Amino acid sequence: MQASAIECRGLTKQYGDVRAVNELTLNVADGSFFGLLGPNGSGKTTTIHMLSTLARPTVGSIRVAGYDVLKQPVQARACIGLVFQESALDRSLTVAENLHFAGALYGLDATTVEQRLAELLDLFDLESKREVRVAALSGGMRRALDIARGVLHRPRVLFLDEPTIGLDIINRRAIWRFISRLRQEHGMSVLLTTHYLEEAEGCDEVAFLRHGQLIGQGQPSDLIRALGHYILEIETDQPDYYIEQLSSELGTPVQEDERLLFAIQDEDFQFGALQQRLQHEVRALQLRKPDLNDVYIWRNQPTGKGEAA
Ligand SMILES: Nc1ncnc2c1ncn2[C@@H]1O[C@H](COP(=O)(O)OP(=O)(O)OP(=O)(O)O)[C@@H](O)[C@H]1O
Repeated sequence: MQASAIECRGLTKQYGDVRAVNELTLNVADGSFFGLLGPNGSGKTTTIHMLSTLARPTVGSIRVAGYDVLKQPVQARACIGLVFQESALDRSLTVAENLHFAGALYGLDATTVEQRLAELLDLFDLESKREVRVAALSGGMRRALDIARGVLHRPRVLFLDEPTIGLDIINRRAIWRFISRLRQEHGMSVLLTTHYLEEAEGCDEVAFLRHGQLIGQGQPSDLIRALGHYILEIETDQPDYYIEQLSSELGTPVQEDERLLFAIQDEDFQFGALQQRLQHEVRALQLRKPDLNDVYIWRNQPTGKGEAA
């Protein structure tokens, strides 16, 4: 049987009084696309740092591509690609020089680097930038190059910490096409953190972290289905009144200032009747399908459904 791409048990990281990661156990199947999601400060980056050999856990065990990260860090590291929020590129070197430099660090021969460089320049439409210094590239081009650098040695497991942050939709899509191609061609496993949850909807599996702990895990479509058939959104300047009026009928909503979100379980929910009742009283009323953003919002409620999962 093929080893899991990533397996960790009881992973904990303590920074002084702060427990950044708390007894985390995860299993990422080989070849899968896995999303680690959670609010700022929930422990995603610390987890990735430990899984990728960059930080030592206070307690816990980790295997990546079958290697024990604590006992065989060199072998594990050779199977890992890293793309972090902070760029790993040298801004004073050109595009080609950066990749050749990284290729030398990975022990790749110049012909292989040249081939991969040509492929990347073509894919991202960067042929004209080959001899341009990184400092002169746009943010999107730099990000693409960062990812290209992270996968130059065709790692078995790629860690992507917020890879598309700050990029426009065209560059985000180009980066996802590239990653998807690498997954198809090389069977690469990917562990992603992102705040763009529509990107995580394409994951095979997602896990939600909160205060360093796992608070839920599953396939995005299952998690969305489990939340409800619809989301009813009400905007009103009297949220407390409508919570009291509607909760017995519709369940407890999530409140975001003057917006209330109800997860509706009933597939045959009679929206027309509610609309007639409320349309002249509230500012806005909308019934829509739930998505992963809703799952995320519910999971991060202090007493939401997420606590139970
Ligand atoms: N080197 C460190 N020293 C002390 N505390 C740290 C250190 N690194 C992280 N922390 C703390 O650990 C917790 C988790 O931080 P981490 O960066 O892992 O969260 P995150 O989920 O990646 O956040 P973000 O989404 O903002 O990137 C936070 O409370 C943070 O302040």
